[in-house]
Amino acid sequence: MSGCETQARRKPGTINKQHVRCSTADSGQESGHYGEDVALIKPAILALEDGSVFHGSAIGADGQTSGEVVFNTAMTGYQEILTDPSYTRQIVTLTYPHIGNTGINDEDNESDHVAVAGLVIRDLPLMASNFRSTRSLDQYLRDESVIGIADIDTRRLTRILRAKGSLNGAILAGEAAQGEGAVERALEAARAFPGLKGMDLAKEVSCSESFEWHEGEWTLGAGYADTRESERPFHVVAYDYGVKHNILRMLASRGCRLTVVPAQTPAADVLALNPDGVFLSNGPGDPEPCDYAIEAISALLETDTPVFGICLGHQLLALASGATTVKMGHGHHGANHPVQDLDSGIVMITSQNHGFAVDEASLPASLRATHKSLFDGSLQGIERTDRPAFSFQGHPEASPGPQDVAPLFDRFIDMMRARR
Ligand SMILES: NC(=O)CC[C@H](N)C(=O)O
Repeated sequence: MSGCETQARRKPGTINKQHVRCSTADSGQESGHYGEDVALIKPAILALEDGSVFHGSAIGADGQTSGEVVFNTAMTGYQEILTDPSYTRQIVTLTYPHIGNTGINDEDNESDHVAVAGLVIRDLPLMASNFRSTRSLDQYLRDESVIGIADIDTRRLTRILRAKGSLNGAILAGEAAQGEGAVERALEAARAFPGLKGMDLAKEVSCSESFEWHEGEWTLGAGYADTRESERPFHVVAYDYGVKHNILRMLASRGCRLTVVPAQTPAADVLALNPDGVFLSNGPGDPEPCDYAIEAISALLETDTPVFGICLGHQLLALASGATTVKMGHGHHGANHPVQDLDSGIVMITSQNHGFAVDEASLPASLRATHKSLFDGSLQGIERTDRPAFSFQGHPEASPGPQDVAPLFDRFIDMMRARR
């Protein structure tokens, strides 16, 4: 072997040497140097409610966290995943083995803070490199007080979650993972997490006051567009159930002036703003207990206001129309999920992040299935037959992920134009 490679050489309790190994095939000798970010590697434990236990190294903050453990198969976009509010109370396992290679930048966040309850990865590369990077993933997790675990067999973990469905779990990191009884404490914390079923989190993560949104999409060199000077013919009121910023940016770039309102805003207050359309955002938790949202959406659907929902917003549109939702096994979390448009037959590669789904068998006459997952046949899109309202289960804003479904934003714009 020749050349250089960055290697993590870590064992809990040893010094974390940022070791750039350069060796030649013949000598087998290594010369290395240690980076500045030398820190003591601390142990961490991940426990699942089924009794599975993983021992690894702590990354990010020390302490204890619990939540529903899910796996995401996207190969890129860890920063967008970490800051996606839909992951609130979830411990996210990334199946791609190297996470952190490109560091953290100031531009790719999907909300103001890390939303995940914890992070599980195979390997934290000790050297981050990207022209936009301003800090390392480890530093970012510490700055945001997020607990994580690295150096575990994420393939084994993923196989457990795939077979049994998402499981409640807990991570103990640093001192918490040391000493007598640490494994028992981790198992206890995993089993104490009540599970996401029945948990209304949208109102918890939503903004507390309404605000205007002007930021448009990002381009290389120019950064984010300021849409204030451009023509914005449509006023959209966006319900914030935990909205991802790129959804707002894509609407802004398509000529929408956006008023973002708290999750519990009554329909009458929204209608008083005279919107051309109402957007229902993604968000965390179970859609079923969000009665305030279901009630408001039902009232909006009594008018002819165009409505577009994404993910949690899709589930809430379905519930407000009389359908029901179910908890999935391991859900869909990734960036390469094939979804078929049932009208055109076209298959799109989509970004996904959901653990609940609309039960297709429950669709009333006023709802029509428009899209389905080619992974498991589950419902991916619906539209009202009697109103200008439609929704999508996956993520057309593709953050991260492929942009095949972006035309759904244009469909919403067309609906608002048609209503004029
Ligand atoms: N991304 C989302 O909006 C997720 C919706 C919902 N919390 C689910 O897990 O199904």
